Formats: sequence, structure tokens, C-alpha cells
Amino acid sequence: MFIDKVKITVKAGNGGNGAVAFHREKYVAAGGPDGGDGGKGGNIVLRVNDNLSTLMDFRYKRKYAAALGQDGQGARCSGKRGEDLVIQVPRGTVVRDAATNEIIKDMSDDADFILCKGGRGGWGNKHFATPTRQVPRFAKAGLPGEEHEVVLELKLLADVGLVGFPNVGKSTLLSVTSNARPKIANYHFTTLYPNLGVIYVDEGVSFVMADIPGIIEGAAEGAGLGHDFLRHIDRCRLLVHIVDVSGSEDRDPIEDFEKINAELRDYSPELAERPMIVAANKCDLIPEGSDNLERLRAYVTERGYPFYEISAATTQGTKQLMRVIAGRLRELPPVTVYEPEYVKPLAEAGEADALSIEHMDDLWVVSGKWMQQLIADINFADYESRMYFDRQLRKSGLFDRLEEMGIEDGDTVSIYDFEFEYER
Ligand SMILES: Nc1nc2c(ncn2[C@@H]2O[C@H](COP(=O)(O)OP(=O)(O)OP(=O)(O)O)[C@@H](O)[C@H]2O)c(=O)[nH]1
Ligand SMILES: [Mg+2]
Repeated sequence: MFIDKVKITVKAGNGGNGAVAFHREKYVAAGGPDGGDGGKGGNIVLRVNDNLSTLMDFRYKRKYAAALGQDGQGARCSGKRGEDLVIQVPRGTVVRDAATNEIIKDMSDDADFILCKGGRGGWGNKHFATPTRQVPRFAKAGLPGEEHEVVLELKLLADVGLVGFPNVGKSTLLSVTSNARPKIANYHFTTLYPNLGVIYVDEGVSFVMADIPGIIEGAAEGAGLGHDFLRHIDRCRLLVHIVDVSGSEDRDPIEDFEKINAELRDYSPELAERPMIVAANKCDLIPEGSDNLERLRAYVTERGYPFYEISAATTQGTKQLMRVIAGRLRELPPVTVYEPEYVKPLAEAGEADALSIEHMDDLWVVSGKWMQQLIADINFADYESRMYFDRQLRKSGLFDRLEEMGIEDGDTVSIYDFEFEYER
């Protein structure tokens, strides 16, 4: 499972100080005390924003402070209240105390949450006059705002799923647009397990894209890698269908497009109905005289799909495509689906379940420059296949690397623990 995690410092505003002042008026010899109260400091407020799906923005700004309350003034004027600072987080963000790791709040409903209270303003000297003390020359100072170091955590789910035949460039597209470094090679079924990448478009705009293995005709009956892995994109709000228009492997783009759609329908009519954008890839490789691109464009646009031309390898058109995707996501509601069995172990596993080395159920492989989600949940048919899988993992160098890093069974591993491996 992919966990986005970031530590931030938040501080509510201090309260303003109370004022020491005395009433002044012509012909009035000694006016009473009239120093106003300090204003309350601003709160730190957390609010769910459904346009956010990652904690990416917090990587650029780690300190948050709400406004101070203003000091009180003479003539009984209270200081202005400091404005609250509202911090927007994706739904499902879990807030923990950085020191104790205790969960402070799970941001899954719409109510605002006050994470740090602003300090109360101090009383002005007007409050301190008594019959025996008519000239109080003191006032109260404002109280400090609460300060906290917290960890925000978010389990990432893919917003966008890349679908298409093997070798059409799905992994290449993910690699040039995100921090993910999936394996890329010129043969079928290079990708065996889904990869997730965070695509950062602009401040406040990022999304998660899943690259899954290629689908082929008959996947429903188990051909190729079958289509079981499609469950990783069950909850994607948008599918991006990559079609190779270079005519390599003698394939016809329109046939490819229809075959994949048919397999999607076979897997789940509901998934097949998901909004879809079509991207013609390998546009840099179209042979002279080929009408592949034009035919596909006509075919696809006639059926109402948005259509884009890209070359993932040269990155031509990829940035624009990401902007289009982000724009489209803004309009699409989250997908709520019946939770199939496989989601349960994740939920039941509780909090620190990101990496359990003994139990290879929710596992990320990090080896060298490659980071990919290896497996979310495999039901091993038998002991042999489990052992086979285990050997593959060892070959990948994962275990050594985790050991080097001092990561143990039950530890939580975040992508940000591997920050130094990021390339942009
Ligand atoms: N010329 C050219 N080659 C590309 C382009 N995109 C991908 N390729 C190449 O196509 C091959 C397959 O790319 P991948 O990204 O591994 O394809 P995939 O769809 O992830 O393949 P599977 O994981 O097997 O389903 C690699 O050799 C890439 O370098 C492109 O836009 N132009
Ligand atoms: Mg791939």
C-alpha cells in the first residue's frame, strides 16, 4: 500500500496583550482606566478538500502559523481577533502527534477541525479597577497560541488508471510525468504489478495515477496476466486508454481500442462505464503514409471520447495531457464501489501496516532507483507459488536494502523515506 506522509509544524496565533490606558477628556481631571482587551489569536483549522488527493503540497511548505491577535487599545477598544489559518487536506488524511504517534484526528467528514487553538487575548486595565485601586497601571499579556508538530498521513488510492495493450507505453508515460520509476522495456508484460505515481500539476493540484500490466484479448479467461489486477483501478475516477498508433507489431489501433474495451466490460461493466480519455501514443514513430492516427482520432471522437496525441518517450504532449486529466478530475465525484473482499485485510490491518516483511500482503519494493508497488494483496494458491514469489523478491534486492535501512517487520515505510531517490 502506498502511504503519503509528511511532518508539519503548526502554530496558532498568540493572543494580543491588554492595554494600559486612561480615559482622557477636556475638563475631566482623572479619567478611569479604559485599556481594551487583546484580541484572540487565530486558530489552526483543518478542512477536507476533495480536489486534493495527495499531500504533495506539504512538501513545499512545512510550517504554518495563524495570525496573532491585535493588542488592545485605549478608549476600551479591543484588539482585532487574529484570523484562523485554514489548512486544506485530502479526505482521509490522518493526523498524528509527531512525538507520540497518537492519532489526533481522522479527516474523513466535512466538519472543520480545530487543530490548535489561538491564545486568549489579555485583559486591558479597565478590568482591574477596584474601589481601592482606581489607577491600575497594569494589564494582562495575551496567552500563547497552541503549537504542535504533527504528521499527516494518507493512504493513496489511484485517481486515474492507465489501460491498454502490453508495450504501448503506459509505464513510460507514468515515468515521465511522475516520481515513479516503473520498469520499461520493449517486450510484453514488462509491468507485472501495478505502479502508482503522484503527478504534481500545480500548487494544490496533484493526483495519483496507476500503471497496471497490459491487457490482452481473452484476459477475462486468464490470457496474458489475466485481468485480476484491474481491481487496483476499481476506484479510479478516470481511465486513460493508451493506444499505440505507430503500427508496430502489425496491430491496428482501432481493433486494439475495442478489444481492451471489451475486456474491461468483461471484467466489470461498471468499470467500463468510467469516464475515459484516449491517448494515442508513439506519435513520434508513425511511419510515412500511415493513417493510423487519423483513423483512430475519427473513430474515437465520433464516440465522444476526448482524444490526445502524445509521445511518452519524447514527452511531447504529456504535460498537456496531465493538465487535461487534472481538469477532468476536478469535475468527477469520487467513486464509491462495493468493497470487495480484498480491501478488508488492508482496513483491518490497522495503522502501521504499510510494510510487513513477513506478510507480503501490502508491500512496496524499493530497490535502487526503482520504486514500485509490488503487490497489494496476493492470494497465493499454494506454498510453492508463495516461495517462488519470495525468491523473486530476494532477487530484487529488496530485503537487503530494507535491512540496510534498518526497517523491520511491522515498520511503516513512506515514499518520503526515500526522498533522496526522487528525480523530477
Ligand atoms: N518511439 C517511442 N517509443 C515509446 C514511446 N512510449 C514508449 N515507448 C517504448 O515502448 C516500449 C514499451 O514501453 P512501456 O512503457 O514499457 O510499455 P507498457 O505499456 O508499460 O508495457 P507493459 O508493461 O508490457 O504492458 C519501450 O521500449 C518504450 O521505450 C513513444 O512515445 N515513442
Ligand atoms: Mg508497463
